[in-house]
Amino acid sequence: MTSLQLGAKEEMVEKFLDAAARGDLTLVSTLLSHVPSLINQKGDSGWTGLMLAARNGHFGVVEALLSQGCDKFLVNSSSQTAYDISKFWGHRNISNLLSRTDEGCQRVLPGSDLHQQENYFSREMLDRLSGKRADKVWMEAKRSDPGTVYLLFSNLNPMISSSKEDEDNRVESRLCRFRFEAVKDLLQKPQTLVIFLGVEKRKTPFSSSSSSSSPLQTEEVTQEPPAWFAISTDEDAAELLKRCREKHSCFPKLPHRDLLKLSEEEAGVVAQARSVLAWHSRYSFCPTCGSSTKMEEGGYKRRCLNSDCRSLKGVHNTCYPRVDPVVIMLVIHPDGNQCLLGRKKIFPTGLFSCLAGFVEPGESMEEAVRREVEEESGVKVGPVSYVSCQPWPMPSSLMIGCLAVAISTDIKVDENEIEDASWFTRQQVTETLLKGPRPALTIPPRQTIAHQLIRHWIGMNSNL
Ligand SMILES: NC(=O)C1=CN([C@@H]2O[C@H](COP(=O)(O)OP(=O)(O)OC[C@H]3O[C@@H](n4cnc5c(N)ncnc54)[C@H](O)[C@@H]3O)[C@@H](O)[C@H]2O)C=CC1
Ligand SMILES: [Mg+2]
Ligand SMILES: [Mg+2]
Ligand SMILES: [Mg+2]
Ligand SMILES: [Zn+2]
Repeated sequence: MTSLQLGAKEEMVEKFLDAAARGDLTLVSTLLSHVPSLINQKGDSGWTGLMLAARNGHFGVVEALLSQGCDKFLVNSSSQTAYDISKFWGHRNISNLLSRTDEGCQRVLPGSDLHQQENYFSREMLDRLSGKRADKVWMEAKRSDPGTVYLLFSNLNPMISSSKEDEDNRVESRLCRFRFEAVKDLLQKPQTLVIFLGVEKRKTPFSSSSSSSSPLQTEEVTQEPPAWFAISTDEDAAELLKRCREKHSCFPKLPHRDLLKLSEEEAGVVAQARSVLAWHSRYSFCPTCGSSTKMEEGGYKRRCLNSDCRSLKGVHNTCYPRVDPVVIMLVIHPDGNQCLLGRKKIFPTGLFSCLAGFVEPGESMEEAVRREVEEESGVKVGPVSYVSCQPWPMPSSLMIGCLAVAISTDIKVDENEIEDASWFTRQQVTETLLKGPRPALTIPPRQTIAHQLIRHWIGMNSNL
């Protein structure tokens, strides 16, 4: 390159950086369309166009540079990224934007996938606001707020209403939602349990995929989003149903089946409420001394009423809702082309699922996978890798979903735990997933993590 060409290039870089620093979006875009490599160029100061735009609060330029693939992880001579700079200079809308993109997470945690498998029961439509649980004044105000949403539970099941959804007669259920006035009497009864679930998550302009250069709308931030509570009462279920104006309302009889008909959002709320309510129903007495306990902190704590109890000194997990970790695994044959599925006696004919088992104290997830598979099927397992997890509110498990590779293949079933286990080929499983005419087996429905693990394995090598 001649010194003349070098000078022209430097001049171009300086022109580009100056435009970015001034927020001249038109010039930035024009220069980039002619010389795309300008996008990550540093000037004499060691700053890129993105850093300069972030320094001076030019949201539109930052947005345009990001959309054109600019590297936001470059650092200046003080090791600051554009994000650090925007944060330091108080441009919150820009720092929010810079901390957000998916590709950023890939960079921080290689191999991570922000669009990770989201399982049924795991969607969080509420912000749990755990910091507010001990705030009695705030909680009291929320309880009587006319915008607050109440869900009614009887025997751990929520009141739902059902409608026929499509030609296949697939039923979709919705949670029955009540306002304060409709449940005021229940709230006053001493036997009623009231659990604070959270407040509705607010959608900020930056949480949507359509990016906007406008700052947060003031009316959106001033109005508090509705709070949600779950009420559990031992009143007669038929009497409770009379409160609902919707036609086909009921309390599900078979939660394993009926709670799978909710929307993803509502299923997430039910997972939270049902597990907490189940904990209260099982822990009325103190596990440490056997005395009575009382509920606190919006339903997230039980305090022993015996003032001498050890559980009142320090922090004790017996006072908080319990979660049981369970490993659930799809074991892959060493040939890579078959998977191990088993069935319990209680399963409908032909149904096979992933093996699963409770994690024991002092056991890692990987060891629990190896132990449970060997106990139940006699198959030895080598490498284990985590895929995704699922809260399973029957009553309070966390299903930790894994893929594992077998290092032995002979099956010897433990008949106390499962009735049968077998290797199924990729083709057999694919036919089942594609609802072929004569599938060799059936698998659990899509709402279960077992189904998702099977689909994940098949999808790893195909476009299913
Ligand atoms: N969402 C899904 O796709 C699936 C969920 N599951 C759930 O996983 C859970 C565990 O699977 P299993 O094969 O039954 O486990 P498992 O293979 O460990 O056997 C269950 C036995 O373990 C003992 N046990 C140990 N810790 C326990 C605890 N904390 N609570 C209750 N029992 C305990 C009991 O004797 C029980 O009968 C089940 O509750 C089931 O609901 C199971 C398969 C699929
Ligand atoms: Mg087992
Ligand atoms: Mg098991
Ligand atoms: Mg077990
Ligand atoms: Zn106690």
